[in-house]
Amino acid sequence: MKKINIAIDGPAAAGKSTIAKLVAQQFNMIYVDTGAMYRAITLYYIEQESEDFDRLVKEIDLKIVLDNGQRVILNGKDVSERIRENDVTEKVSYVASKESVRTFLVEQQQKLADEKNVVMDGRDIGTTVLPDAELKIYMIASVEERAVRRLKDNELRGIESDLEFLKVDIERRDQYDMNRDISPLVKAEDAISIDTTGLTIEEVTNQITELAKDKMV
Ligand SMILES: Nc1ncnc2c1ncn2[C@@H]1O[C@H](COP(=O)(O)OP(=O)(O)OP(=O)(O)O)[C@@H](O)[C@H]1O
Ligand SMILES: Nc1ccn([C@@H]2O[C@H](COP(=O)(O)O)[C@@H](O)[C@H]2O)c(=O)n1
Repeated sequence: MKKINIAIDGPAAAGKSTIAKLVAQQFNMIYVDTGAMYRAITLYYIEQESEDFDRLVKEIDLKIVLDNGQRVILNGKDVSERIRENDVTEKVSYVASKESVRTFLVEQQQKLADEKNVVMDGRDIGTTVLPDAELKIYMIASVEERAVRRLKDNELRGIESDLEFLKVDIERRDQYDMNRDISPLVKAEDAISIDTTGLTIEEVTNQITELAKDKMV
């Protein structure tokens, strides 16, 4: 089978990471959640209380440990759980709009995908990070369904949340991500749209698996 890269983009809580992980398992590919990388820099920004992003990225040693899932190590410390907390979620889109942050991370993401065999999810994977990816998916779902999914997710992680707040936060983050100057969230021209509203995780995974098989021959 031919090695390929798969790019999965879309708005917050559309199901990108869940599905990307399952597709990667199916084909023994590497799964990379790029949102976690932006979250790690945001955590450092919060800790440092500095707007000097050029300096912040120079001080960061970011390691992505790709085992069963993905661990994020920021300057030697495992922050995989911490970066999911509300203070990071609130500020991440602001930090992700900064040019030095995006330049720093896009370079790392492209290196991870250099040898192919990667399923990478984010906001600019099909447009900027991997414009030559063999398969590009643009995943969406209604904001109501996304908020309910995130609520359940947060409950499992022990993060306090409220459905109305989540809806507002998801919409706020989407607007910010779609309207920033650098690499805004937009469907790549050659991406295939999948609306996951009302679909099960298994149904979405099967759809993408079939599309990927066609690209591997
Ligand atoms: N098709 C689906 N049906 C039901 N629940 C789903 C579906 N896809 C994902 N979920 C659930 O929705 C939640 C959010 O999914 P996930 O974290 O994968 O979204 P995401 O697009 O990666 O979000 P973000 O970009 O904000 O990190 C998870 O709890 C996941 O189990
Ligand atoms: N390729 C990407 C990935 C993420 N972002 C920004 O990070 C935020 C958090 O991402 P999650 O997937 O963990 O929700 C997201 O809202 C974007 O602001 C990005 O810009 N590019």
